[in-house]
Amino acid sequence: MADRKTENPHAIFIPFPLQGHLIPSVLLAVKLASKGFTITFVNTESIHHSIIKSSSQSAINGSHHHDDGDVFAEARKSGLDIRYATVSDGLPLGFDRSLNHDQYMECLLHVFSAHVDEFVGNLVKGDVSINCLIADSFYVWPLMISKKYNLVNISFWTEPALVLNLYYHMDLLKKNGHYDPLDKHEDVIDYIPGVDSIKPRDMMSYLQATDTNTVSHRIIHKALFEDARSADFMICNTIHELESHTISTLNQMQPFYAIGPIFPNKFTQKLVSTNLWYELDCTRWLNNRPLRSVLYVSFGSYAHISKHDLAEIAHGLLQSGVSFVWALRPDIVSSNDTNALPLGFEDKIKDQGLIVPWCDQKSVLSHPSIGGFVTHCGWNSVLESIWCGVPLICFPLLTDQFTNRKLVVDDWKIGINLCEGNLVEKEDVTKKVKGLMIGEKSSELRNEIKKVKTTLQDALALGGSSQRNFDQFISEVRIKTNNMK
Ligand SMILES: O=c1ccn([C@@H]2O[C@H](COP(=O)(O)OP(=O)(O)O[C@H]3O[C@H](CO)[C@@H](O)[C@H](O)[C@H]3O)[C@@H](O)[C@H]2O)c(=O)[nH]1
Repeated sequence: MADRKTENPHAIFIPFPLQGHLIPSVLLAVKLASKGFTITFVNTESIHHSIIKSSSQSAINGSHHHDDGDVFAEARKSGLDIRYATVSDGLPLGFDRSLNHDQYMECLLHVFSAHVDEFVGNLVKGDVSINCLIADSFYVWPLMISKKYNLVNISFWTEPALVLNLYYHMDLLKKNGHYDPLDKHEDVIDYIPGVDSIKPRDMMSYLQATDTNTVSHRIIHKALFEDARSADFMICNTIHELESHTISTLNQMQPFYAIGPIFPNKFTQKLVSTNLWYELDCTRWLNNRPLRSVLYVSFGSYAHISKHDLAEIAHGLLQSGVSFVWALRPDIVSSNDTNALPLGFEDKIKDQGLIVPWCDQKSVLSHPSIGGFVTHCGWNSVLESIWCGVPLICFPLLTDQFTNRKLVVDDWKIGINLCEGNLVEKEDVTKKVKGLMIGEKSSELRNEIKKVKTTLQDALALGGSSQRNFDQFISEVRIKTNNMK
């Protein structure tokens, strides 16, 4: 009889080297390993370095730490077969990837594939059990690499299905004058299969841009319009019931599995370090605040905002008198200007607000004192806020965040806009914050979010859609890898 181990798929898992992609990737890797997959998880050296740096800082302050630099060591001790490796993204470790974003992306577009190719080549030479590649859908090389090394090609999509579906139809959008022409049409888009209708301003920033000759556009075209659709399987961090029409359409193109929300459970919570910044504990500060009295503010890990907007938001918060915790990355404006808050702001807020560079967002959102979330609408933040029943105030900045805002505010009615036009003004901020935290709107939104939260819980429960899709995905992969022998 064959060794059971050899029947289990062995996947090389390569997440996109950004925080918002890394977190769900690690959780998915753990989820797959707990179903018997062997996973070789691969971080770029740069990401690895940031994780080790931030977790050793936490260790100095009492939290746990990985002495050997293997972020999956704890997970392995618990019995999961997750191996860990690093690969160069092509740039020196000290290179400022936040400041030189486009150069970084150029490197991911043109150079990284050569490093991945060499790395995967060496790995499969030494281990014949490797039979799958799981790569983020934003990569331009999975088709090439999976063909070359005869691996099942699994694409991981970390945004809503709606967003993927719009990228898949860039040709139709172009034909209808909604993408790329100089004078773009403003009329509603109602011709995309699987999308009832969407306004041009609710599409992803890349599809709204007038300059389409940028590195981000080239990545998106190659990765999403060309490469991802030929993956053997597409797995997505969404929930069937929230996007059933879009998902059914996508399923006609390729096997598509909605398995979200991908969240840690009690067991996996602190098993693997994923923080790229040093995390500060807000619990003590929050413990002293009344129920639902505190607003949480964060714009995620990737987007930048202008100094003007930052100042308007800061003054708007101050004027509202509402308590807040603000997770404010040092590079939020630019890593060249790490003290971007208005002069004296931190003195003025006294104990009204707590500003930290990074926090444990899930534990902050689930604290009873939190009553609202000012967010850039990153998809992970949206899912986490729903899970914790916290209504949102939306301030999308780029990429899928505009489309996610539409889902949150217009479709699901679980949030409001921070500003109606493009300009953010402090009076607006004050009004919206007060409206959400103390106004009538609050209980309406809270009731709606409860319903969406139930949808998420049901999907993850035994027999729920995400559970079933995950199990089906696993059995399809098993069939495919066993047939390859
Ligand atoms: O202080 C903080 C701030 C954030 N987080 C976590 O970091 C993640 C942030 O993810 P997300 O809300 O999706 O925002 P981004 O980091 O901006 O994510 C990028 O990736 C997402 C998934 O592809 C996209 O939806 C976003 O638009 C894109 O900017 C979440 O899990 C948060 O819990 C923390 O733990 N502490």
